[in-house]
Amino acid sequence: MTRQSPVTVHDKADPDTVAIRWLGHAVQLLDQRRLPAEEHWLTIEGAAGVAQAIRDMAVRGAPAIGISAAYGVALSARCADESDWQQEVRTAIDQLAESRPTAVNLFWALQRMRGVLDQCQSRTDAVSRLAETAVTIHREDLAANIAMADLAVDAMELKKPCSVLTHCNTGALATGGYGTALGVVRKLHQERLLKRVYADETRPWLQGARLTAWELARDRIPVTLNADGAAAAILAKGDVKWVIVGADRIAANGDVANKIGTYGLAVLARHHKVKFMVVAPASTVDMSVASGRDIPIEERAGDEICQFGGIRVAPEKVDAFNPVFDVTPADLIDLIVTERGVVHTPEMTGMHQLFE
Ligand SMILES: CSC[C@@H](O)[C@@H](O)C(=O)COP(=O)(O)O
Repeated sequence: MTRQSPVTVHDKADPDTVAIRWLGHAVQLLDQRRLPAEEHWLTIEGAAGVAQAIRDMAVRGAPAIGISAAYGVALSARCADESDWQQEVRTAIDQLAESRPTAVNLFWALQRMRGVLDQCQSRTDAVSRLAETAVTIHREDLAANIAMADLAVDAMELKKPCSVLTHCNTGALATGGYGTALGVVRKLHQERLLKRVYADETRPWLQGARLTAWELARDRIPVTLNADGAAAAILAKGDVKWVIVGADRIAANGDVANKIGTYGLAVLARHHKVKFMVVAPASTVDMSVASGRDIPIEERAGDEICQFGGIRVAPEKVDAFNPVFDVTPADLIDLIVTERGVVHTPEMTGMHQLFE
């Protein structure tokens, strides 16, 4: 098969950071397990490799998982046998769906790819149409992030610069580019409305320390890293006016599943009268789940807590509980910003009009 030049899905509004590249015969993922020490790109030529990269968190962040999975489906058509291509692509979709349970963007992207597959007449047709659709999903995500940043900054109605606090990594690394909550931070910085962003380190995987701090420092956006346990003391000082986070799945009632620790942060924000905003594309909204209670929450190995940098820090044989997401109830959230518009919670004005 012919090799194509890389498709880089970004435009002028996008900063340098790109984490997913489509080569036509392969997808390249910036290995997020090795950041910030090393910028190492994985080149993956099949769906099984993409599923493994998602499971092992070489690529992570809800939108980035969906985009990578879409490229995985496109690769499965390239690798498929002429006689059994439809079944092979369906099997790849099922395999990708098993990779991580909470971020609904994965299932959203796979469903969209399956819809295209069902219309393909031949393997050649599938190879080109599935690749085109994956690139479209990638491009649309970047465009959604840029639109959300504009909507969010307008909705904040700031009269003067303020500081914000964020959790996990929601930037270019976690998305098709620019970022969701970090896209808002970028826009605030560009509009000279940002004093400083506090980044929770985000135990145990340290997305905040390893990824958010890296992205923001690269773009010269003033960032201060803090231990998760310091968030209460930071909010108590009064300088932070908004907590801004992303989401892995938003239920029909506005409950939000996001990185473990988000719920605690929302409780703290309410206590300190700090506004709480969730920024996520429409592909993160799951109207088929009535409330957060119905969202599957991933639990990962206890070793992620018992070890630090590969060195065991907990006693041998201690039990560890490692849910990697939690659910923030809608009534603790002030705004949910999507590219389709802003939902004011807890009244939920707009949610059904925007998403049904
Ligand atoms: C734009 S990313 C939004 C969420 O996916 C993000 O906040 C998050 O929880 C990521 O979790 P991760 O376990 O790193 O995939």
